Amino acid sequence: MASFDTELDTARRIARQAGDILLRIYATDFAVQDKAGGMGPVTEADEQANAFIVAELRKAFPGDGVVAEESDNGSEGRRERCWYVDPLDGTQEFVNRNGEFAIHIGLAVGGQAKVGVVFRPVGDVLYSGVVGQGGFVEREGARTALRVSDVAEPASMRLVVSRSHRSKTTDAVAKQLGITKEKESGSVGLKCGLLAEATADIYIHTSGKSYRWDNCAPEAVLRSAGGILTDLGGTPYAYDGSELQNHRGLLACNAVAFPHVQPVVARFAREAGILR
Ligand SMILES: Nc1ncnc2c1ncn2[C@@H]1O[C@H](COP(=O)(O)O)[C@@H](OP(=O)(O)O)[C@H]1O
Ligand SMILES: [Mg+2]
Repeated sequence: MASFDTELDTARRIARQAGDILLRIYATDFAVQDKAGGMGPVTEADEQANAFIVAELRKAFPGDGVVAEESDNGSEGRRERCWYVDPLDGTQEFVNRNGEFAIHIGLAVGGQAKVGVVFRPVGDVLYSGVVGQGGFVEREGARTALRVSDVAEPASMRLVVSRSHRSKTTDAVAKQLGITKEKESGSVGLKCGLLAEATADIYIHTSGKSYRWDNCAPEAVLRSAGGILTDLGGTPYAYDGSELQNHRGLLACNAVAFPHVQPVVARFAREAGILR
């Protein structure tokens, strides 16, 4: 079995250095712009971290493709190995200055998420994992193995939802499943990190407006911990460059509850027109 130690260590190092770039700008009176196409806010932090991460990945792995939120053209995703980079996931939270933002560096191999690093600079929390080989969370110098929860009963599940992009469909699914425990967090990666360390059990994202850089690293971290990430219909996303947008939303869950909750999620997503 290939080890991916070099890829993981390099991605961890690059994520931490990019975190310094974000924090430097976070401490300033940075400007915020709206991205074209309703794609949300962007700052010089997104752009500077993006340029740094892409340059470092190209230097370290010249044969690999790189797709990144602020600079991609998408065509490199068709290579056997491709890195998916979100230099600042949770830009709205960065703008709101609540600390709930992360750097995502993921590697897809053969179109599947394989290696993932999700780094939260505020609070210094780093999730990393290799699918099939386990994952870790590093927090204030301590390193703990990741393992998703085994909460199987839907009514006992802890739901984590977007802080800035709440959805009525998610609320309706939660009600149907009898979920009463809910937590908000920014960033797809941080929400998947909470699942991977078993402090949440399910995450439902009903917009069709996220992109593969939002979920590649989070999926690798979550799967390394035994969890599952698919579209709302229960089908895994392919990271093969054929499509970058996640038109069918995101469902992340522990493995034991997934078969029970996924059909309910799919039914509500179909009724809301997110799945056809
Ligand atoms: N309803 C929605 N519409 C558009 N983008 C959304 C969205 N919900 C989430 N996203 C995207 O998903 C990412 C995480 O969002 P959230 O923090 O709310 O979970 C953000 O990525 P970026 O911050 O990298 O642009 C955001 O743009
Ligand atoms: Mg993002």
